[in-house]
Amino acid sequence: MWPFRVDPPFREFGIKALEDEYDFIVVGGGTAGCVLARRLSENGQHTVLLVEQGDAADSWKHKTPLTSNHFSSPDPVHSNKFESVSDSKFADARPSQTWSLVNGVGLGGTTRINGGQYTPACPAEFDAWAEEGRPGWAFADMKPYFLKAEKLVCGSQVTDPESPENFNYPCTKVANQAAKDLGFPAVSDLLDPTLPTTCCYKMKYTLSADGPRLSSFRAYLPKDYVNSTANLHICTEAIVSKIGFSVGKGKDGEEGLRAESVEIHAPKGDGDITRVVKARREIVLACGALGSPKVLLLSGIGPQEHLKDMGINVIRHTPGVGANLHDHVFVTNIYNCPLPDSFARLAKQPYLFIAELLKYLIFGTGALLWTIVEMEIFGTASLFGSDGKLKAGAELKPELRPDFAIISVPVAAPNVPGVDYSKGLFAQTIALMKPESRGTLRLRSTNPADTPLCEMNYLSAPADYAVLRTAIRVSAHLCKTMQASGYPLEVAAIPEDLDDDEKLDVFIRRGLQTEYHYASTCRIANEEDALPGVLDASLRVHGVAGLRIADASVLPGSPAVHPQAVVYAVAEKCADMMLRGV
Ligand SMILES: Cc1cc2nc3c(=O)[nH]c(=O)nc-3n(C[C@H](O)[C@H](O)[C@H](O)COP(=O)(O)OP(=O)(O)OC[C@H]3O[C@@H](n4cnc5c(N)ncnc54)[C@H](O)[C@@H]3O)c2cc1C
Repeated sequence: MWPFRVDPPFREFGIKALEDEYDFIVVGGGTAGCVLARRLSENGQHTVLLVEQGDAADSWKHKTPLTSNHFSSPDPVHSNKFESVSDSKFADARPSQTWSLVNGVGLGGTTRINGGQYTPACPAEFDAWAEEGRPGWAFADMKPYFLKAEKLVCGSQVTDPESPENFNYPCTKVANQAAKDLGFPAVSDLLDPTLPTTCCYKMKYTLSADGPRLSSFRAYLPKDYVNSTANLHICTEAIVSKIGFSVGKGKDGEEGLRAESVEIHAPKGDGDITRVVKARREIVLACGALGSPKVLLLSGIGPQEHLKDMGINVIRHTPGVGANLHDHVFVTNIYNCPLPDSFARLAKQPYLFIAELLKYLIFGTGALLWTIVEMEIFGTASLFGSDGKLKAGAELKPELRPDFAIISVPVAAPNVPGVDYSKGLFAQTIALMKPESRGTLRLRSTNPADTPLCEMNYLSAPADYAVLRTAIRVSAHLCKTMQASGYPLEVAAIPEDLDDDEKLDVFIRRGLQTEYHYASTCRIANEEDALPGVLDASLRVHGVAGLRIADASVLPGSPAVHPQAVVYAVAEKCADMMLRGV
């Protein structure tokens, strides 16, 4: 990849140049929004407007994996970072009881800045969604959408878990071997419903064959497509502040509510302008799990008590909007390893960094194109004993849904007591994949540009502690196995006593981090569900015609894998349903 290639200009529309009406309006040009804009426009039969709050920037910095990744180079223009509501139940363990929440801004949304790890799906999870009353969401229904998206966002990547050449960092290569030795079968296709879900996975990435990041923007809306598609208008640096509704008789003759327009506010560019644009057919929200419920609330759809408190006219009392907020969370066990084996060598040995930089500038290859995470194990806690080992006779069935995941990384967070930063670093991030705890999202103010109030309520369910305790023990056992194989791993910051649940719980509370995988704030479920839903199985907002949602907010629960692949598949399915009118 030649990093400084100059692409042709991208065809964008200022707010003044927009039509008064489009067939479809897509709100939010992130992960799901770019999929929807592409699929709804590509048959040329419908006019489509995509409105995105951020910009369309796509420089070498945004394409290069290392410089676009939030973890190695945070980008304040393309990420929205704000603090959650403080949670006093963590007061015994940490000085700050809030979490910094982050989501991407600009075309491509969070796929502009995310870790790029692509873990397609847990097939059994979708079968469960369908069995719980969501027709059309069984794995057999969803698989074609996963494959369609994967072709665009992962290119032709092949990951062979058995091939040691697939690892750039020796420490993760050893971890991969230790996982296999401990009975985690190496799985290269997470979409194969016959394979065990407690497994060891060599990561795929949202990168193109020659190295650059494939955000949803770069994969689905490349410039030549956008510039040659007259029926697609993309308006950036414009925020949708609310949806407009009409009340009248629908096609079925029933009196009801219909979403008919969006109010768009563009604070920059041609001046501070607000316009109302109508949708002839449908509006689809794709503003993310923290953005779509906010737009519904600002539009008067949500829990009526909250809307009244905010002085917003109640259009429809829908208690599920902003309820059920949850997230994958993790804690980290840190070790020291030999410096040459870890990513830290680039920081500690400047001549190496300069060599890698030159390699990148001259040939477009090298470490700046590598992603940091190389392998992950997934597991179901009930299969493991208190020693972190698989129980004798444990059956690794494909029907089981993993509730924890452990990622091996050749880096560690800074300033952790006990860690020797002059040496190489190796860490295991130990994540809760099926949390039972639920939080809420509410409006902070009626200003559409304001961030929402998010009460994360992490670890309010005791079951979440139990899974994390088991996963920490599995991680420690894995690292002991690496040591036993002769690998010089030194303990740096792990729990003092793995057998003491109370001490483990303090370790968990102290080190708990968000994985930024927010979900379910507008879930697909009945309104009467114990965790009340917002959408029917066609992703239509209950009680409102002409309005769907397709993004991470719709997920009935956190997926057992990283979410972006699932969001892509949801968006593919939504576009398909919209085009078929179902
Ligand atoms: C730092 C980080 C790392 C991550 N790493 C991974 C990973 O490695 N693998 C993985 O699978 N997942 C990862 N995730 C999670 C994953 O990227 C997200 O779950 C997914 O991309 C969310 O997609 P979305 O379509 O729901 O929302 P987004 O992609 O966030 O899109 C929402 C878009 O809507 C726009 N918007 C919001 N409100 C409005 C409005 N009112 N008007 C107009 N536009 C609006 C926003 O600007 C944004 O562009 C990571 C997340 C973060 C934050």
